[in-house]
Amino acid sequence: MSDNTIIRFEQVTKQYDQDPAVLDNVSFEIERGKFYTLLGPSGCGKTTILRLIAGFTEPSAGDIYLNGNIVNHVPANKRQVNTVFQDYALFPHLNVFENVAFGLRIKKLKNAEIKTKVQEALRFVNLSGYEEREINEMSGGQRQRVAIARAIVNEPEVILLDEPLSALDLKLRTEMQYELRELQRRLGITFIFVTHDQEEALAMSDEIFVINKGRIQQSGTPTDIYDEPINRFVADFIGESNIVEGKMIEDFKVEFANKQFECVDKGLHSNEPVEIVIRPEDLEITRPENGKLQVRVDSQLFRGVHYEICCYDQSGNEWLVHSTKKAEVNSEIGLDFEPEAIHVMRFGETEEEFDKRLEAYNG
Ligand SMILES: Nc1ncnc2c1ncn2[C@@H]1O[C@H](COP(=O)(O)OP(=O)(O)OP(=O)(O)O)[C@@H](O)[C@H]1O
Repeated sequence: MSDNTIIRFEQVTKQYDQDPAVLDNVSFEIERGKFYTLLGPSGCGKTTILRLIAGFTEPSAGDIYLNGNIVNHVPANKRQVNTVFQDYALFPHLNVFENVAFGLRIKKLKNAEIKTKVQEALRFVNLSGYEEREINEMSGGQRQRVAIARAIVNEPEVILLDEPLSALDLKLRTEMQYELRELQRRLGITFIFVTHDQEEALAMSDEIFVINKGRIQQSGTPTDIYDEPINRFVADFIGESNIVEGKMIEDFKVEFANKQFECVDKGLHSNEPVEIVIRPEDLEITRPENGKLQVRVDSQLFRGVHYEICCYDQSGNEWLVHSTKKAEVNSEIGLDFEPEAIHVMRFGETEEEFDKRLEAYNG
């Protein structure tokens, strides 16, 4: 554990009643001052991780460390952690100032101190001058900022954000993504942000934990995870992917679509069945004779920044291509790609095999 570690989960399992475990033997470390995102589909256990960190629930097995101390049974109000909830949980009958001041009043701080702290928090979220406003006179984005001010006014070491942008429309959501990221940098506090939106996770995070069925599938920087997805789930969940079946021929050589290709992967067995992932933007349209793969164009959609072209090769594999070039529907084209664009993954791996590989991957 490095000195910079603020939260550590050691083999944490969470089970409700007799149900299957919601979190299954989860271990990770969170460093001070970074922006983390927990990303995964609905029901995968993201909120449960936040609740365990906040102290709203206790682990069934394993240990949770905060600043090096086990906090499994430490109540929420004794942890230096604040949560911003999805619906903000603001008090509609109190004005902006009193909403932000709420926790400080419970702590029985003096009025003058409360005033200074609330004003500073409101300044941080660009809401100076809104002190007297009622909550129902604030827009969605402004309410969001009040909720954040209410969290930061307590000067926590960690702020937990549970899908805080999900109620906002797309434009405001994008604006708030920038704002939140910027705010985290200025404050230097650890943010742990929950979302099921992969674009949001890629745009905002220093580190992403991709979660599925109560297990962390992969953790890393947005580029690590986008460029080197560790398994099919991650490849499919993060960005769009072409995933086809193939087999390894030898180190640096793989076969799919009845052809052999140079790749950058090694260490798999000869003839081992594999899955190949190639991102749509890594495929380049060429003349058929210049392409590594020959495909027929099935359909094409204009997406503003690129065309989304759907093609099939002769083995029946579907290939999605993102290209600024247009293609003729029903025409034959070539697809070119670099060896680095081919990501080779083991096929039909058991959970134990995956765990071993994950351990090796995480060093
Ligand atoms: N108090 C509870 N009692 C029983 N089961 C629960 C309880 N809280 C959560 N669960 C179950 O635990 C699983 C994980 O829930 P969790 O809220 O952590 O998922 P999530 O990834 O945050 O999902 P979402 O994105 O939909 O909020 C779900 O199957 C949920 O039904």
